[in-house]
Amino acid sequence: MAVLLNGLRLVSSGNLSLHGIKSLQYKSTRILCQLPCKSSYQGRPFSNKNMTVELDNNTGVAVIQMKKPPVNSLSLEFLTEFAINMEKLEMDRECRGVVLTSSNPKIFSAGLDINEMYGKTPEHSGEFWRAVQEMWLKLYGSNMVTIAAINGSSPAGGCLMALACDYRIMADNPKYAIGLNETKLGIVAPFWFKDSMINVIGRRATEHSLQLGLMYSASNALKIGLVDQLVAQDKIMTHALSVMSEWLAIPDHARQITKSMMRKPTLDRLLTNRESDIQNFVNFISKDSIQKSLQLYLEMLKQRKS
Ligand SMILES: CC/C=C\C/C=C\C/C=C\CCC/C=C/C(=O)SCCNC(=O)CCNC(=O)[C@H](O)C(C)(C)COP(=O)(O)OP(=O)(O)OC[C@H]1O[C@@H](n2cnc3c(N)ncnc32)[C@H](O)[C@@H]1OP(=O)(O)O
Repeated sequence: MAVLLNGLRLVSSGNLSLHGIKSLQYKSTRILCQLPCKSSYQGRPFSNKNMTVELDNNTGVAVIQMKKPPVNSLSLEFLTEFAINMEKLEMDRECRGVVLTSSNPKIFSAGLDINEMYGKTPEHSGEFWRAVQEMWLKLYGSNMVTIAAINGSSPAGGCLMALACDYRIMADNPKYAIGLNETKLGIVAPFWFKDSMINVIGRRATEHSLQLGLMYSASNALKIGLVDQLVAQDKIMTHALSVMSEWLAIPDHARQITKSMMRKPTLDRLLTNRESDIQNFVNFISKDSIQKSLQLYLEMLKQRKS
């Protein structure tokens, strides 16, 4: 009822998983546009090593453009930087939406950096997995509207990032593929990867997809609902911003409470099993047979080039 009254908009602050639906507060969207910038990065891009973040003060929309050569693989450093950026945007009262995309015209993200899982100590593996969890918790639990502009291929962890968003727009190119292909590497998608996919495409399609480690072409991804729309490559950002404006037309508090209601059980499942999930990962990835599979997969990737 109070929405937009006297320029006031009711919003929920913080992260869904951290603050639930109780921390509601008022902010003035009308007045904020006229105020000088308060934080150090509003209205201009700030560049980190692995991504650029640009927040448009007028629209309240930030674009995170991943730019880690060659294929946006999700290393410990990348994931840490991503979580910090999401946290900053989440805390910024002027930011209401995030578009996630890639500066690489062919690859959205190659998924987890396999080098972080091969030949590493258990301590490193545990730290890495905690960072993977954190990336997902920040994205899946975000109060902001999150849209993935998938402008290239997006296997495994890259697909997970897209699944964690509210809406997925993929470039209409038959060469691009998306999916959770873990079993093809001889590894297993953890329960929260599986849950993220079930929540988007349903149980039967997820089981089929996960057992076979299927990668879907853009058009097949659309058919099973893994992505919501296909758009010409050169229109993807314009389209993502236009979809974003539709989502932002919904009063924040109503949308955020609804999002929390839908996502909380899935978030809570990881939050309550976080340490055992890390231990499972470390035990699993340390097995000789799994290390061998990863070694062969890395060699196969290198050989494909020659
Ligand atoms: C009981 C058990 C119960 C529960 C389980 C418990 C725990 C769970 C355990 C494990 C879960 C792990 C979950 C894993 C998730 C992942 O994300 S794994 C990563 C999967 N990713 C892939 O399979 C993608 C592989 N890459 C590609 O298919 C292609 O590279 C590409 C389509 C992305 C790009 O193709 P091209 O443009 O042709 O580029 P190249 O293939 O030439 O690659 C360039 C360069 O990049 C290197 N590279 C590619 N992908 C990765 C990667 N993911 N990590 C690291 N490096 C990568 C590639 O080797 C090339 O390197 P150079 O040869 O240039 O050195």
